[in-house]
Order: sequence, then C-alpha cells, then structure tokens
Amino acid sequence: MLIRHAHRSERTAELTTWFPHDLVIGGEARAGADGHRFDVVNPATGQRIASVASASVSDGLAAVRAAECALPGWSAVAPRAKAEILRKAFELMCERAEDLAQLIVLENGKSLIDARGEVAYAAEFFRWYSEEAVRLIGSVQTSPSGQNRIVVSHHPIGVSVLVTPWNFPAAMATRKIGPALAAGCTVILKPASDTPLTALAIAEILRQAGVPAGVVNVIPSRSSGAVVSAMLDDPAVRKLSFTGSTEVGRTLLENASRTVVNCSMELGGNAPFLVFGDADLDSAVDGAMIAKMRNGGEACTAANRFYVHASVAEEFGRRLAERMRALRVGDGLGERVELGPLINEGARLKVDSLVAAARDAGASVLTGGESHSGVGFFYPPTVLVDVAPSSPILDEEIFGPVAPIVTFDTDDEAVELANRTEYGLVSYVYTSDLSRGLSVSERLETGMVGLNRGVVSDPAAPFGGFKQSGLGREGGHEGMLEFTESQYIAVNW
Ligand SMILES: O=CCCC(=O)O
Repeated sequence: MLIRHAHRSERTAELTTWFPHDLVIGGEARAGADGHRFDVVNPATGQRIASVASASVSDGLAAVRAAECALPGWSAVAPRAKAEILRKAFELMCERAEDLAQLIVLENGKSLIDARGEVAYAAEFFRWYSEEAVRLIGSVQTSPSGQNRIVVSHHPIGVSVLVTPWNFPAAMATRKIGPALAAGCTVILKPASDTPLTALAIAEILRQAGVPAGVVNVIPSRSSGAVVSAMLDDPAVRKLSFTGSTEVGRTLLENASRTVVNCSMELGGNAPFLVFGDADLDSAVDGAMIAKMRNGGEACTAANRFYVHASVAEEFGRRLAERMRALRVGDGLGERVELGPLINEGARLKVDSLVAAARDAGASVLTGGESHSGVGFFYPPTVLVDVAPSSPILDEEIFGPVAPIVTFDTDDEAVELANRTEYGLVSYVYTSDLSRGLSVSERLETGMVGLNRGVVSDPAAPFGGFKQSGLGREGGHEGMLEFTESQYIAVNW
C-alpha cells in the first residue's frame, strides 16, 4: 500500500509508532538523562515525521553497563538457541518487510524499490548469521616440533559498539548485529541521527524474536562524537564496528587507540567502473545503472568514475545518458518512482559543487547537471563526459546520481587510472574476455571486484576494502570472526 496524500499522516503514524522513540537500554525504553530530543525529517517533503530521544554521554555509558551485565548470559547461550533467535528475527523482518521499507523511505528518502531491496538484503544478514552461529569452528594441529598440540578456539570479543550510517539504515545495522550476536557479543548500536527510526524498529523486532534485555541497546544521539568517544574509553568496550566516511573513521581509530579497542572499519569508496572495448555494451549499461544508481548513488559501493575504452566511449555514454534520463524522480513513496531525494541539503550542495567544478574544467553534460530548486533535496540523474583528470569529482566520493566518464586506450592505462586513489573498496570490470577480466581484477587495488556484474554486496561474502577504505570484513564467515578473539592453548598431548 503506497501512501497517498489523503491518509499520509495516518499511515506515517502507523509506520512509526509500533516501536519506542526513546533510547533502548537494558531492555527498557528510556527518555535519556538530560531529556534532549531531536526531529526526524522526511527528505522529500521536509516534514517532521517523529521526535526521538538523544543520548548523552551518561546514557552511552549506561548502555555500556547494560551490555556488560548481559554479556555473561548471552555468551553462554547455546549456539543453536542463538541461531533460532536470529532465524526468528529474519522471519519477523520478512513479515514486516513492507512496513520497514516504507519506514526507510520516510526517514531516508530513497525510492520504495530501493527500500524493498534493502529490507530483503538486511533480513538476509539475520538468516545468514543464524546459520553461522553454530559454526564457530576452531582447529587442532600438531606443532612443528611434534611435541605438543596447538588448540585454537574463538571466543566472543565482548561488548561491541556499532556505529551505522544513514544510507542503509536497516542493512548496515543487521550486518553488524547479526554476526555480533552469533559470536556471543552484546552490542550498543548508535544509528545515524538522520535515520534512527529503522534502528529502533529493528531493536523491537529483535526483542520480539527473543533477544534478552541488554543484549542489543540502541542509542540515537545528536552528540555522536562525544558519546562514542566516551564509550570507547570505557574498558568494558572491546570492539568498534563502524560504517561511514574515511574522515570520521580516522577520528574513531584515534579514539579507539587509547584503549586499544579492536576496530572493523567500512569506510569511503571511489569505485572505478571499467568498460573494455570488447565488453557487451547492453550488459555494461545495465551493470552501470545498478552500480551507479542502486540507492540513488548514495552507497560506498557506487561507481564513482567510469573509465571507458575510447572505441566504445561515445556509444556507452549515449546509452547510459538515455537510461539515466528516463529514470522517474520524485518522492520515494510515489508510484513507480525510481530515484528519491538526497538525504539532506548538505548532500545536494556537495553534488552540485562537484558537478560545477567538473563543468568549469571542461566537462560536457549529456543529461542532468542542474540542481532542482524547491522542496526536497533532489538532484537529477547526470552523465558527464570529457571530464578533466584533475576534477575533484574523480577524487571524492560523489554520493549522488552523477556518472563522470573518462576514456582510456590501453589495459595498463585503465588499471593505472582505476588505482589512482587513496580508496580501495570496489571496482567493476566489463569485458567479454574472461582471462583479461580476471587478470585486470587481480591488478586492481580493491577488496571487491564486480566482474561483468554491477553489484557485489552479498551477506555471504566478505565485504570490505583495501587502502583507506577500511579495515576488516563484514559478511560471510569472516564477518563473524571480526567479533571474536582467538585463543590458542599449547597442550602437552
Ligand atoms: O554503503 C555502504 C554499503 C553498501 C552495501 O552493503 O551494499
């Protein structure tokens, strides 16, 4: 059921009031020590949709205490019992999928098509980690001297602080909560202040699924920096898992260094999308639309720079511009809308200034290129060609619906251009020669490669980057090991 004007406010209330709008600490909904609250706003209409409690430093520390108290009990729960709770959470998310998707659209602005995709992706993390919870497998080996055995086992790392972004308010939360709970850890989730409602809704689903009080604590806050920093200074906290910008990641790593907290960091990206002269152009354009436009371009995996062989660049640009021009832009809850607004005015100004700088340096616009004025933080789908190599749009994460195209002549040049960045999250490669595709992929300095494929995100795969795109991996078996410490016992056999 889409929200129509006549009953928009009733439907908004239905979507936003089945879970608390307060802090969730130790299984209780709390207003917060200093009573501060903040508004959550719909990016398409600018209207307030809810008011949420804002955690202070003392609330953050109370959440750490709650997680610390719950840790011995949760880590002792049998793997099968943990698995069943996570499985139940997956089922409840599936049952409420449409409500969750519309809630995401309300607070994030993305199209309902993207939001439905996100809910399915998010729920899969609970299913995957329900299956992993019973597979925390260690090892036994004979030492090289032959004199003893080396027995290795994995233990829950302990209280974990999870800091999540606004672009995937459900999936980035479940991608961290799923493996943490499967490994036996307790958590404090600090969702982005633009999108706290989805996190609170997921906490309610976890409660209904049987997660005991104190195992999952949620503290939305407008004082994120101070609250997270104080939690990291608390000796009970042993893990930080962060998804967000490289800039904020650097600050958190400095904070975490004070107590040597183990960190998993999923940071910024600047994904190159390489199209070789032998690529199937239909499939390259389909892949480009996904790699660029999934989540409206607001994804760390979004293709940021298109490097296209000179022999096919004109045709590729023409076809991509045609597809981008045809996208239906509007309120994410609108009928058949494919692209919603950006998250806020700051995001729109950033995209606008990157495009303006590229144009000033000589780029031509095939479609889009001008910011909409008026209500909602909309930016049109845009394709730029003849982008000068020095343009900031090729260095910075655009986080919006803009595709800058640059041409190349040789494979070596394509690889060199692709690797010319401090980031190393993901690359996309299109070629019909598998051997070329694999050898180019291996030369790309990124943690993930989409080879003839415009999406790499998969709960079963290790997601993460090289260079300044982060540390550690999320998803797959690796994602659960991030929430463990391994212990080795040298045994005289
Ligand atoms: O934006 C970061 C995460 C994107 C994804 O998991 O596909």
